[in-house]
Order: sequence, then C-alpha cells, then structure tokens
Amino acid sequence: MSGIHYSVVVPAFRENGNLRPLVTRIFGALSQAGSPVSPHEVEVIIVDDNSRDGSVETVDDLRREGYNVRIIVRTTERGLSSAVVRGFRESQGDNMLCMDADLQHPPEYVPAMLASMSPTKQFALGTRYAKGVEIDEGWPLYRRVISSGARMLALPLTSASDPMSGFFGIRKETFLKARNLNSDGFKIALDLLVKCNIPGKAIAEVPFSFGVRSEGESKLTGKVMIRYLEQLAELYWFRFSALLVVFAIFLFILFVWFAQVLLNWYTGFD
Ligand SMILES: Nc1nc2c(ncn2[C@@H]2O[C@H](COP(=O)(O)OP(=O)(O)O[C@H]3O[C@H](CO)[C@@H](O)[C@H](O)[C@@H]3O)[C@@H](O)[C@H]2O)c(=O)[nH]1
Repeated sequence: MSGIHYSVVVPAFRENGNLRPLVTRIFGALSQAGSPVSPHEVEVIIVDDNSRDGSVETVDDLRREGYNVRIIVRTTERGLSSAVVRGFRESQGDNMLCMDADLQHPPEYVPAMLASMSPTKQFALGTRYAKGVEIDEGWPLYRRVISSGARMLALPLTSASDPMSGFFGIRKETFLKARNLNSDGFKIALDLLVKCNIPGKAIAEVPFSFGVRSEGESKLTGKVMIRYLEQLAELYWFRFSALLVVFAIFLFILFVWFAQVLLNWYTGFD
C-alpha cells in the first residue's frame, strides 16, 4: 500500500518560473517542526497544458533532487478546471488539495489545509473573507471588485464564505461521487461544492492572505468571466430546479383558478 495520503494538484500554464519556489516551499513547510503532515506522505502533481517553457525540465530536476513531484503534460486539452479534475483523478492521496502555481496561495498554508480534511470535514477551503484577513494590498481594485461581485452571485448556492477560491481541498471519496462536473472555466471549487452537495458543517475554512503574482501573467480573461455567468446559470438550475418546477406548477394552478373566476364573473352577466 502507498504511503502517500495527500496529493497537491497544481494546474499550470506557462508557470516555469514559479515551479521551483512553489515545490521547495511546499516541502519546506511540511518539513517544519510541528507540521501536522509529514513530507513523506505528500505528492505534488503539476498539470501543465503543453506550455513548452521548460516546466518539464524543472520538474525533472526537482525529482532528481528528491522532491516527490511529477508533471502531467496535456496536449489535447486546455483549461484550469479540467486540469484540476485530471490531477484529482490521478492522485494517490485520499486528501487532495488544489492550489495555483503562481504563489498567490502561500505554500506555508499547505500543511494546515491538508490536515484540516477528515471524514467529517470533506472539504477544505482557503478563504480570503474571514474576519481579520487581508487580501494583499498589491491586488488591483478591479480584481477586488470582480471577485466580490462574483462571490455575491454565488452565495445563494453554498454556505462557503469564499466559493471563488482556487485554494481548496476535497476528500477523494466525495470527489468520486461528483457527476457532470463542469470542465470549462475557473470555478471548479464552486462546481464541486454544489454538485457534491457539501453542507456548511463539512467545510473546514482556513483563512489566508491572497498574495500578488511574482512571475508570469493571470489567465483570467473576459471570456473566462462570461463562462462563469453561464456556469452560474447551470448551477442555479442544478440546485433550485425542483423549487422552480413547484413554483411553475403553483403559478399554473393560480392562473387556472383566476381564469375560472373571471369566466364565472363574465357568464354571470348573461
Ligand atoms: N493547466 C492549466 N492551468 C491553467 C490554465 N489557466 C490557468 N491555469 C493555472 O491556474 C492557476 C490560476 O490561474 P491564474 O491565471 O493565475 O488565475 P488568477 O487570475 O490569479 O485567478 C485565481 O484567483 C481567483 C480568485 O480571484 C480564483 O477564483 C481562480 O481560481 C484563481 O485561483 C495558475 O497556476 C495558472 O497557471 C489552463 O488553461 N491550463
């Protein structure tokens, strides 16, 4: 039986400059005295969409240096969410974590995030909206506005405080129950929270401060934002369709009743 109980999945596109600091800082944090998780129980899986920027060579070097990291290079698929799903499917660990490559999710939080999952806490959520947590001051105003607006729209769907977060974990047993996952767009955490029907009490929230990217560029484009609105519509339907159908039936009955009253009133004049 494998001694790997935890898998850290990192979707990456043109992130070569960030991979070495990311991996060394993750294992550095796990090796600290007092870390609740041992580095020997952890694997890191980079899911790269054929960046051809030297990421493969960097991961090879890190492996030779003894870090338990591997890279999956996808040549026929693209996209953040589908990359995360692929990484989760290939994970050996029962507890799986997703984080960005760009160091905006500080690797020093990885031990706490991994250890927060348990049979009763099926989902770990790195949240930027806990009391006293500061989003890094370098984060531009427009990104804060977009993030807050997107979060407000998603709040009726889940009791998680930061469903937009890309720093989250899920237990394999719950992930395997998810059906019809949306492989487009960026919002895989929200998709999992809704489709796996994860109640508030099963979510371990870990407050963290969101940093600024040190290398490379964000891939969040206008197209990704439009895709998010489409995804929201799908999730609202998924969650509330039964309620909407009941409401539609109620409206129909009301309409029939009202039509009858009108008809009686009208025929009463004859
Ligand atoms: N494999 C793969 N990885 C991708 C792709 N697009 C983005 N990524 C990777 O996914 C991570 C996040 O992408 P960014 O482009 O850095 O996203 P962001 O704008 O910083 O958005 C982040 O913060 C948001 C919160 O405001 C999160 O909602 C979002 O999920 C993400 O974590 C990075 O590691 C990036 O390389 C892709 O098409 N394919």
